[in-house]
Amino acid sequence: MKPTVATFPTARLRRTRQSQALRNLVRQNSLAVDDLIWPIFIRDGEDILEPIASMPGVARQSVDNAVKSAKLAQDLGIPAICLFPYTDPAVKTADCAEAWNPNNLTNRTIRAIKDAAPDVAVMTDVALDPYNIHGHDGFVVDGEIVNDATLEALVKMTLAQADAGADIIGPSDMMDGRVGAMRAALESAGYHNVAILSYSAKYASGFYGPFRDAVGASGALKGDKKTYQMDPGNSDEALRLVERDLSEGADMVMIKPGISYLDICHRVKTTFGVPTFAYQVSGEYAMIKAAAENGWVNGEQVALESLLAFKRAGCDGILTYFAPEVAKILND
Ligand SMILES: NCc1[nH]cc(CCC(=O)O)c1CC(=O)O
Repeated sequence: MKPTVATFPTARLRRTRQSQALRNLVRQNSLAVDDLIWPIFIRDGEDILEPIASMPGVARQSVDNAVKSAKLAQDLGIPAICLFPYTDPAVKTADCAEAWNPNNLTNRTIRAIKDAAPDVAVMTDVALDPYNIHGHDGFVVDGEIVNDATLEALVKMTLAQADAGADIIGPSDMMDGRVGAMRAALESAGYHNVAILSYSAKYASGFYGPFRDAVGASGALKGDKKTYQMDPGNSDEALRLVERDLSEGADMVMIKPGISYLDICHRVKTTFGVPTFAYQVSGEYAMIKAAAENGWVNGEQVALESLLAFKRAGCDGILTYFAPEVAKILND
């Protein structure tokens, strides 16, 4: 589209900016509570809220507190909550068996949340890193992160989460073929309505640092994730990954991280027109919080502006640690 602009002074583009009423009237994009998915960190124990130093305002929560968060999400109108487990180093193994234990922390939390706050959709993370002694998202065999053997584990993990009542499965591991394997397993187990929101274009990013502290993966991880997560220099590959995941049965797709990858969000939405999400990751959250705490930016304004940017880029929603804070502002 080529905008028609008359010459000055026939056209004065400031006319539609002159009052709040006109600005509201011509605004193209807006952020709503409906757009938010709230990622939370869970851990074992009772009555625990353990602050995460690199993510001010975010804490690891025991199941009872996660349930309270889900009720808060329900009250605020946040449509979905996404669970990330902090796993005790003692349960991490090379075979990652805890990942598909029907009574692991994630699965117990899903049940508790579905029981207490049924209107909130529960999204999960499917990747082996919280359970892997090597800290990687896939099995490590002779130093290689192996693809096909990992798929079998991801399928078991998916089915255990679906059994527990998960509404949205979020494969975040970037193995090839996982969406197809998971979709086929869900269909044959009768879980026709369990949705997959695939982390389709997930980059090997420095912005995940605080998250890895939050889930206790930093210590275990040796090396980097560059053989499975994407090279930040690539964009066409993101479209191939999205197309592949859609053809394998993903219902929704995600780009991650967020702000540094808005071009990818825009290309994905304009190319495929499917439900598209971005993950405003831990490092993005930490940077905004840190600057706000120093008085260098207005934290509230910058949080809202950064989230609106995702909408403008074409995203339908955003995973963000700001979710409850921003929902309160939007509901005011
Ligand atoms: N499967 C791992 C996973 N799932 C979500 C995040 C990052 C989220 C964030 O930084 O907020 C990561 C980190 C990683 O790939 O190392």
